[in-house]
Amino acid sequence: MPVVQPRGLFITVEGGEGVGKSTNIAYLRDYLESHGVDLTVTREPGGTRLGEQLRELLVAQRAEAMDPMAELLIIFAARAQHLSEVIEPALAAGRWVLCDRFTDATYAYQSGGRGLDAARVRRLEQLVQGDLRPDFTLLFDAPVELGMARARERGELDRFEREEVAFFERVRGTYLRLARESSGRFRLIDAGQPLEAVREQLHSVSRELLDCWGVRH
Ligand SMILES: Nc1ncnc2c1ncn2[C@@H]1O[C@H](COP(=O)(O)OP(=O)(O)O)[C@@H](O)[C@H]1O
Ligand SMILES: Cc1cn([C@H]2C[C@H](O)[C@@H](COP(=O)(O)OP(=O)(O)O)O2)c(=O)[nH]c1=O
Repeated sequence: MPVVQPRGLFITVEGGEGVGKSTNIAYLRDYLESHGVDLTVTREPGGTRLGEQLRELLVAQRAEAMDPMAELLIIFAARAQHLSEVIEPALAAGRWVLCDRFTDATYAYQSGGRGLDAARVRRLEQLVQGDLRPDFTLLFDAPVELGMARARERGELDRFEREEVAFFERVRGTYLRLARESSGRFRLIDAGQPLEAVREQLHSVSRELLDCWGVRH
């Protein structure tokens, strides 16, 4: 009998600017790998050569305004390449995928932030992803001003980071609504706490992920 390889877990990490996603993804990676997980860590927009080129187009300052629909289509173009080149093959091979941002970010930024109709995002989600959705989503949540202050300390601000506070309040509100609507998939991390306390929360989520994997195997 052929052995059927169980698909890996698809985990996404979401949140506003400067909430600590990058810092804690590095930590989660070490933790999960030290527990024997075969892990692919990647990000959006990006994760492939084409995707990283599209990311440059998206984050760079430009003289003219980018049309929100053009922005949306570039994000999904990068996502299509990322899915076929990286995410799908890894999951099919039984690897876990830990992705810094995915389609919840599109609902939060392009629909919540920019005001595009969520139905448009949903149509593209269906077209590009079919039935594929993350198994788990870790939402790092912190007050907008706190995240923006941390992002400012990091240095030069990109095209998104230069948006006004009201934009990021809409982004945060949309993320929190998504988390309420899909509470089975989302795990809320209070990212306003000191790093040590954030890590305690990550330990508890990681143990849950490892248990879930144990059941699947
Ligand atoms: N819980 C925390 N407490 C204090 N500073 C933090 C915390 N989490 C992250 N930082 C710092 O805030 C800045 C932004 O974090 P980063 O991981 O780059 O955020 P993101 O990837 O979400 O934009 C970094 O300088 C990081 O060291
Ligand atoms: C994936 C995704 C990202 N973005 C934006 C949010 C971020 O400002 C920007 C770059 O992502 P990222 O590097 O994760 O942001 P951060 O500065 O918090 O580390 O792309 C969208 O607007 N829509 C999307 O679907």
